[in-house]
Amino acid sequence: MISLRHIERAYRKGTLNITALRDIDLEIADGEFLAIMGPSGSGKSTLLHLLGCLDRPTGGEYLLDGADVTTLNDAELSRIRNQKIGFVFQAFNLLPQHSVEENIAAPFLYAPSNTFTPSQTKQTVHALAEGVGLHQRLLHRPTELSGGEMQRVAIARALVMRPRMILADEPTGNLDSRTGEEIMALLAALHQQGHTLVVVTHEPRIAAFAQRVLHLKDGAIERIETRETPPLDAAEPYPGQPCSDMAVRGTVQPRLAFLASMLRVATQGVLLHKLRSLLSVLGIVFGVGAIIAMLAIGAGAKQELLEQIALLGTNTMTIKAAPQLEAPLERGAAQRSEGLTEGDADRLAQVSPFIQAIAPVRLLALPTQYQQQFTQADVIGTTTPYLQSGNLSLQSGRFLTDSDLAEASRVCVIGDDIRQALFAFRNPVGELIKIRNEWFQVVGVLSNKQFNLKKQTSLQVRNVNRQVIIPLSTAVMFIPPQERQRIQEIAIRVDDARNVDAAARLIRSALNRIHYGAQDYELVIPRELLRQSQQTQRVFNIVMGSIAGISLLVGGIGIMNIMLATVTERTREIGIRRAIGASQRMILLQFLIETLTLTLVGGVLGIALGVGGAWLITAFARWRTVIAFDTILIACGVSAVTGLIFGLYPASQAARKHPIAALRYE
Ligand SMILES: Nc1ncnc2c1ncn2[C@@H]1O[C@H](COP(=O)(O)OP(=O)(O)OP(=O)(O)O)[C@@H](O)[C@H]1O
Repeated sequence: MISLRHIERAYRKGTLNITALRDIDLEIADGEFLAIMGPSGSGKSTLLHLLGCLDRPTGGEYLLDGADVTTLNDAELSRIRNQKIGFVFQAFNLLPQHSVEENIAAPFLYAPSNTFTPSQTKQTVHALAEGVGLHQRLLHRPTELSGGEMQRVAIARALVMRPRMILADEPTGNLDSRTGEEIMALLAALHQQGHTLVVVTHEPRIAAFAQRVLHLKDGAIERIETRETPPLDAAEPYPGQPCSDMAVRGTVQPRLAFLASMLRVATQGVLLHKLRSLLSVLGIVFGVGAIIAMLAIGAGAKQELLEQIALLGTNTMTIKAAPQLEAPLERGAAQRSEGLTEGDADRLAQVSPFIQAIAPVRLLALPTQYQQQFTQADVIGTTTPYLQSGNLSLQSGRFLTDSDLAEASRVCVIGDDIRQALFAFRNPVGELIKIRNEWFQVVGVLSNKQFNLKKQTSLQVRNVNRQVIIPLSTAVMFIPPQERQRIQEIAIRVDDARNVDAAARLIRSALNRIHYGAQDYELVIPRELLRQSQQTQRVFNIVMGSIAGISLLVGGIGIMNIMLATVTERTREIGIRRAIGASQRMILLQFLIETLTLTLVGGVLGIALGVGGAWLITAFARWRTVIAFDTILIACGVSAVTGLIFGLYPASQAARKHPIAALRYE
């Protein structure tokens, strides 16, 4: 079964070359019981580790079931350790955070998926625990067991995958002589049931059980003693059967059970060190919190703006009279330009085929009065098309007509707030109100449009509800003669939202011509405002994003630091897992899962912080915030990516640990 030819194992320490094993030629038959003896430092453990595929020889050939083990990769060697070999160590090497049951079942985590069903696994574990006399202690932790009991658990674990070979390194070394004898009786029973048994020992009493005793000296075979039949009878029945042959090559995919177990280990780790975990994820918490708050504020602002744009209409635009610029060149042009006038509106109506409605607007803030009620109103002098170009609708009565304009009638259409302020529950249509000192008849009431103060300031939208609309021709009575030419705005509605840009280009070039290039007007396009506000938003996002980025970076480094410490702390555990069949990839995965769990915990706390922060911002600063589902997804994604980035290095450090060095780590 096993054939070693000219095996050599040398270690390099600086310039020093230590040869732990030299020219070892050895055949071990199936079902044999071999003891390895020799003085301290003679290479016994090194030979056992080579036999157990925990280490590779630096020279020679190792044939296991005919296959040359020295050519196999890490995954293949791990699979051999998992399936063909069971280890029993002097220091027991149980996983401290797991129960007896979980310790015995641990090798299943690293086995190919089709080896056993969960119920078979449970059955096997329970039968083995009973076989070694520990069925009452299945839920206990290793720390709650005696040395002898721990070694029994280790033996049950070594047998769980039904390996053909059991390798024991001074299995009774840490036990008193009576317990040691019980353990040896257990091992002898295994041998009698057909297992190949190789035991490293100092004690001739233990070696006496073996069929052959290999004596090592200075790394070489000194002699091999062959014995008669072993003197001790098997004491206890062993429930399992030696496993059948398996293919040596091929890798094992991590199974669901493995992932679930690793997740449990990770969660246990987080819960065990609550404060440490919390402190290490603080950076992630603040980073994710900042991202959530940033996205919530951005989404809130955008939603608010979109609502305003919907109020204004996506196919409307406004030309506003702008204060004249002071640059000398501009001033020349400005002197020739008449500013924004009624004539501009007439000319623009002709130049752009896309314009559906166009209305000049004169703005006046005047007091209005109905009987004993007074209120300040935005009085607007305009023309009939304003109903369309101002995106308005009526709740009662009618809008201004062409004859109102032609006759400069004293009629008005009022907004809903004005209606409430002056008329409360009465019907205003037909009633007379006083604007400054002139009487006007109310002919219509505009539909209410939801406005709040903040919306007005961000887009400078006038509150429709506070308007009193009168004919443009009538409005001149409130204006001194020298200013009657000028108007403040032209409200335009384009036939289709898709034509807004084309119309804007035509309007600009026409106005530039009419105004001799003077920039005494401003074209306000609601759709463009969205673009502009997104630019402002971008600056805000850069600031918040930088805060989030720095927090995540610091948080990530914090987590990496903790994970590096954890890896060092758990070096021994890594060695144990490697011995029972974990490949490098699986160790890598385990520590990545642990880091991910930690960062996701940070992510969840960060989400809570972000949501709470957004709520506070809305409550105190009155900014609208919106937390969308994708915001939460982004936050989870960010914390997971941070975990992956910063967890990869500690995890690869863990995976790179040499199994022997890890097992020997104190
Ligand atoms: N990682 C290593 N680096 C350098 N030298 C090593 C290493 N591991 C083992 N050695 C050396 O190899 C030799 C054999 O060591 P090994 O542990 O196999 O001896 P042993 O017979 O099992 O001893 P003991 O009975 O004390 O456990 C020793 O001289 C030891 O110092």
